[in-house]
Amino acid sequence: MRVSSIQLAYSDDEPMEDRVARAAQLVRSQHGADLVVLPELWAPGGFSYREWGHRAQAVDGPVVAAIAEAARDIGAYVHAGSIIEASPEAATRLAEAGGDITALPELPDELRGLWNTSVLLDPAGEVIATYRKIHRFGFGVGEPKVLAAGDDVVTAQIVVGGRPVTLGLATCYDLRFPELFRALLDDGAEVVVVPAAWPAARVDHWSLLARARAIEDFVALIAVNTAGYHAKTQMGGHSVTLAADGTVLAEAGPDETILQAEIDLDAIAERRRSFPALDDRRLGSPAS
Ligand SMILES: NC(=O)CCC(=O)C(=O)O
Repeated sequence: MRVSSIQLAYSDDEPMEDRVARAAQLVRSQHGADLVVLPELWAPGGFSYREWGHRAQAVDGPVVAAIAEAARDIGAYVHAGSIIEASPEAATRLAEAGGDITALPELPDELRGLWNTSVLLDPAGEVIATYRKIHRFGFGVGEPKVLAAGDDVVTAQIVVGGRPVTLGLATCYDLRFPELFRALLDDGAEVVVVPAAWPAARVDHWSLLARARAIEDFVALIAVNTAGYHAKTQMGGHSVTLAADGTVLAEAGPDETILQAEIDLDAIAERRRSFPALDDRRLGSPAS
């Protein structure tokens, strides 16, 4: 499976519409890839909490539409990274608050109607899966303050060269929660896709945790981070594509980069056969 990871760099100076057009062109430049992946919240800004209310939209809104058109143009699956998803009710509340997400009334999670939602598109540009980030980053501010947490573990099937492949979906901070990756494994995931907006200050955690998740769950892992500086935060880059034994197939530096890697899908099952540590699970395994 030929994978292109778009490690996008952006700053506060770039209007969102320009960034969307630029990202769509970068997707188009990856003709020949089976799967193209963008980072977390690249359009609204990963740490631009105060702008999220102005930039929130529905899954069928303009950001996903622009990337869907690019997916269709190159006939590839595209993981569009994530957006701030707003329900119609939340969109109305935001309009009444002049787009200021911090001015919204405090609502219980189940009524908020705002999520950090990643979107997987097929080669016809149709949405085939969405995943609402389960673990919100911010310790009481940022995501947990303004967004609802997702509830569902999400896998999705794609077909590459006639072979079905099960993708598991996770987002950024989720990397710190190994139980999610075990749940994805138990739901059949062979490859896990992790878009992120992970700062440079903790990029060593990013690299280590990505590798640990691949090794412990015997999954290939596509971890796509953001680069650049926005909202007073230097982003970490260092996107990485890993084989199921933890071998680094491709790794970026800190700047905007498009990583291309080939994942050997048969090697995933072979790894599980030749080093069957998963058979020795005692706690929480589907067989126990
Ligand atoms: N956007 C995020 O989820 C950031 C996560 C992070 O910075 C960390 O886990 O450290």
